[in-house]
Amino acid sequence: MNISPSPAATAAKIRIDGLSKMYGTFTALEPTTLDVQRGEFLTLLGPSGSGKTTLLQMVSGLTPATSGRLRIDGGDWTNRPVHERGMGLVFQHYALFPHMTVEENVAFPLKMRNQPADQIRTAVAETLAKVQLDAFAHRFPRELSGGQQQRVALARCFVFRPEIILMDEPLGALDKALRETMQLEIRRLHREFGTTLIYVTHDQEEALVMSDRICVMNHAKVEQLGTPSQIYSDPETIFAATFIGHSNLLHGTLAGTDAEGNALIRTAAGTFAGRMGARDADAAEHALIVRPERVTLGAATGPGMNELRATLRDVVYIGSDNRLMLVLPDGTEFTLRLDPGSEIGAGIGEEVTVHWPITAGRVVS
Ligand SMILES: Nc1ncnc2c1ncn2[C@@H]1O[C@H](COP(=O)(O)OP(=O)(O)OP(=O)(O)O)[C@@H](O)[C@H]1O
Repeated sequence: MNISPSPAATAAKIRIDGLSKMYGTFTALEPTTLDVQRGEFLTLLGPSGSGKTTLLQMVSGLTPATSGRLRIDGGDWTNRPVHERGMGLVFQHYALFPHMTVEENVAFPLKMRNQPADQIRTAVAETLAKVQLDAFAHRFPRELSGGQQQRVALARCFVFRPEIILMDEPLGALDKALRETMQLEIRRLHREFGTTLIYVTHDQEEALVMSDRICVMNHAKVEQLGTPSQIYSDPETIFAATFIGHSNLLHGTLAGTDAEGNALIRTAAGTFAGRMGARDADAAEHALIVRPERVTLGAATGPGMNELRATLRDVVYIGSDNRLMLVLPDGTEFTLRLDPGSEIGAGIGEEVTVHWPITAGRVVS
């Protein structure tokens, strides 16, 4: 029996195939290849200038690519004009029409598509209800708060049921509390409509909360592509480890492998073992990465562990997430999570021993 899924079921919705962008001799995006699956929420995450917007704009058609192809549903869309792509676009500045009411703004994409008036009325009412703006249908944008205006922008995008939506920092202008509410709202709308969505942000928490997969970008290229938990627990590069969540980094040089095939790294604080990251073989700089919650106070209790001695510098009580801050002789900081109620057995300035499983660490470059 053939149990392999049909090609149609596995084919990517969007195939970015070697797309690159040069401005003169400046590389805004190195040749980049990645697939976005149908119905997926993919986030481009990276610091300012890493090429996120450039990649998104090439998918939208607003910026022509220097090289590579864009394929949608298997067809070549590289040179297709923006207005023929039918994608929903939402940017940081809502760009609502100021002279139109909320209802008219949301109806606009449907009017452009010559839909019958009664269908437009129904679709607008339904979509406004989904973003909880039904009571504001007759207001003008200037009579709304920033969050409400951004909701109108979302409604105006989702109302015409685009198969692909591109969002570039859509919550960038909102305060933290409102951002968090809107993050959940966008996720909900994405699920309800089953849209394929590419989202740009430089905010790692936002990316972790919202995405099916995250594409971590730095210096005009993709550093790592994976689910939030893959990227958090198995960062492939030092950049990915430090950009997402808190990491302990022990810098050093590669010193071969142990009997189990784990990478050994020689650091100022001793030699440690960790799983070998994917991309580190030839790099100049290496580090063992271990997340604070994988480290335990006390001496190693069995084989397969790394052990470290360091000076206790501070104890930070922040509710459920109490932290011990340590410092190594070479000044490297090292943090671990302290279980509630556990005894430290040492004062500030005294030495403590900590340990973590070899499998919890990863040697990357
Ligand atoms: N029209 C242009 N001409 C020249 N350089 C450009 C142009 N547009 C973008 N760049 C450069 O390309 C690089 C990537 O820009 P891009 O806007 O993609 O970054 P980003 O990751 O989206 O950053 P941000 O989070 O700040 O928006 C930047 O160094 C930027 O200065």
